Amino acid sequence: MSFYRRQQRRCQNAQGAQKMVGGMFQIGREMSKGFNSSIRQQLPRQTLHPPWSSINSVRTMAVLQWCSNPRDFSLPNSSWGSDMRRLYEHFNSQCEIETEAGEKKWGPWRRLPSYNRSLKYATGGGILSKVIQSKARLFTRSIKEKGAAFEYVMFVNKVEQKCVCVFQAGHLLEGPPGHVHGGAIATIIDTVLGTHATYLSGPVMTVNLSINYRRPIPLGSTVLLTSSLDKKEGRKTFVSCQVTDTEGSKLHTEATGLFVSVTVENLLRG
Ligand SMILES: CCCCCCCCCCCCCC(=O)SCCNC(=O)CCNC(=O)[C@H](O)C(C)(C)COP(=O)(O)OP(=O)(O)OC[C@H]1O[C@@H](n2cnc3c(N)ncnc32)[C@H](O)[C@@H]1OP(=O)(O)O
Repeated sequence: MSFYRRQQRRCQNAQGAQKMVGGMFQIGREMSKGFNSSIRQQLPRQTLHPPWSSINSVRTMAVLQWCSNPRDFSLPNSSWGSDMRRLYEHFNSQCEIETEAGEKKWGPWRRLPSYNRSLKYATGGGILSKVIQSKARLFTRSIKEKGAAFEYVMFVNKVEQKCVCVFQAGHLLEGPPGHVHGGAIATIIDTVLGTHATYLSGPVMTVNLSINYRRPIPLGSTVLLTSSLDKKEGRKTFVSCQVTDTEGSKLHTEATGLFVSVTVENLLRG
């Protein structure tokens, strides 16, 4: 079995995840290094070596889990409509490609897994116990009913320095009758730009988000968010995003975001 195939198997192996205990968090790779060193003594050894860690040559979200059965929210579920599935397949099929010799290898895109818990930081005290007891949930993944709110999957392209998100807006995101709330659109934009900036630069926080709403997004529809790197200047990562229909022809929203790199200490102390 090829190295690639072994890693893919590991990644898909739910049994590996089931051995882990407790909750989960997902953070940028550099951030996880800092955090890992600070809590290395406190965590069971296996939690520092999740099945995903070995495929993190992908400069992407490191996933450190101690959940008994974590749900990856970015995988297809029964609520996904045909547009959502079609675009998922389109990008997912470019995550692995077959060479002329019939070997599988990584393609230009990577799907980013997505979980509903991120670290609950607090000043001082034992971080680990606070993390495990925390009721914090990632905002966009906090509604359990499938298809009710934010259904989305993100893919990153390292060479093109792009990130795309296929987003299906559920009925709980209503703003104007029959259309998606502007705050919900801002939320998904911040999520995509923030994730992309983290992928490019490590841990960051949003310091500026500027949004132009051009056309309303019908509730229940699927749209495509495309995020591009504009420039990096010291601690600042400038990214921009367009929200279009699934064909990429109708522009719904456009936005720019400025993200500033922060240290783990920044995040811990607030
Ligand atoms: C994103 C994480 C993803 C994790 C995975 C989960 C997926 C979910 C993803 C969800 C993602 C959700 C993500 C979220 O929602 S993050 C939540 C919303 N954001 C915040 O709460 C951030 C609040 N702000 C701060 O805490 C501080 O400002 C930080 C710590 C970020 C920087 O304070 P610090 O004291 O350290 O640095 P500095 O003040 O010297 O600034 C540094 C440089 O930046 C320039 N500057 C600063 N502000 C602005 C501005 N408004 N316009 C233009 N420029 C600005 C500034 O002039 C300077 O430039 P220069 O003078 O050096 O040239």
